[in-house]
Amino acid sequence: MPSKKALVRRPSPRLAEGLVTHIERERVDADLAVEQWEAYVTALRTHGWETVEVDPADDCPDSVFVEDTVVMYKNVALIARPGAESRRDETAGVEEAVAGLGCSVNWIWEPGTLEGGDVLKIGDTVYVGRGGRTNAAGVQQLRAAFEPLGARVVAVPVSKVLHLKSAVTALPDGTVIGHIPKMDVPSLFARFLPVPEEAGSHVVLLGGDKLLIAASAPKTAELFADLGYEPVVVDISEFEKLEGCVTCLSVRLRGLYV
Ligand SMILES: NC(=O)NCCC[C@H](N)C(=O)O
Repeated sequence: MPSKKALVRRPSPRLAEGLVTHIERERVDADLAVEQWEAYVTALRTHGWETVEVDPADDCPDSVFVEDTVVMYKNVALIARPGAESRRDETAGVEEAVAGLGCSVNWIWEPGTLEGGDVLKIGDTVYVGRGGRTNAAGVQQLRAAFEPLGARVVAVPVSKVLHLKSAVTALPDGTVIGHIPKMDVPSLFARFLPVPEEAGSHVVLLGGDKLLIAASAPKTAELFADLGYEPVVVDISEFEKLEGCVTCLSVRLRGLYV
């Protein structure tokens, strides 16, 4: 049976020092962030995901955004090489965790940079954002790693947001959802549904019709409910202040048979 495991990583005590690139810095309430992270983990568990905690990286302010450190395709864990130098020490603990779960491990190497937030998988199509954190060499290395396994890698220019998945994710039927003002090339996606809020462009597929979505996207949650989905709402305000979103707080391992 395919696994329903998800990697998560407890916020660093230095979370408030996390990077901000496209937004103004706001004060982060570290205690509230921990409460919100715990509620996020509970939401995953309540919907059948076994969460696996990667060892904390207390010296890395952005380590809670575990999605950026690894990209899963089938049973292969491609360890990222973050474009943000301050995030490079985050990958060692993640590599240990995925190896311990029985994944085959591969790596993005210098001069490549790639962050998991730039990678959106829809079936065997793997969209990769070429933007501030993922460079051309990173895109090439992603192709070299996953195309032999059956993936079709599609590169997407990203300039208005931090990562590709800051602007687009997908519904369970593969429809891409996104907030057009934040997208460089909306026409790249064949089946596309625009959403009214930036935070509404991020969903985590929990299984069946359930979509994890941020409390900051109430109109989009309503739109999805009207389309027959069941939004599961979490408040992640403290992570949003650091350009995080619901996708970046976990990595679902769906291709492992364990
Ligand atoms: N995948 C994501 O959306 N990651 C968010 C990372 C936020 C963090 N403050 C950063 O700038 O790297």
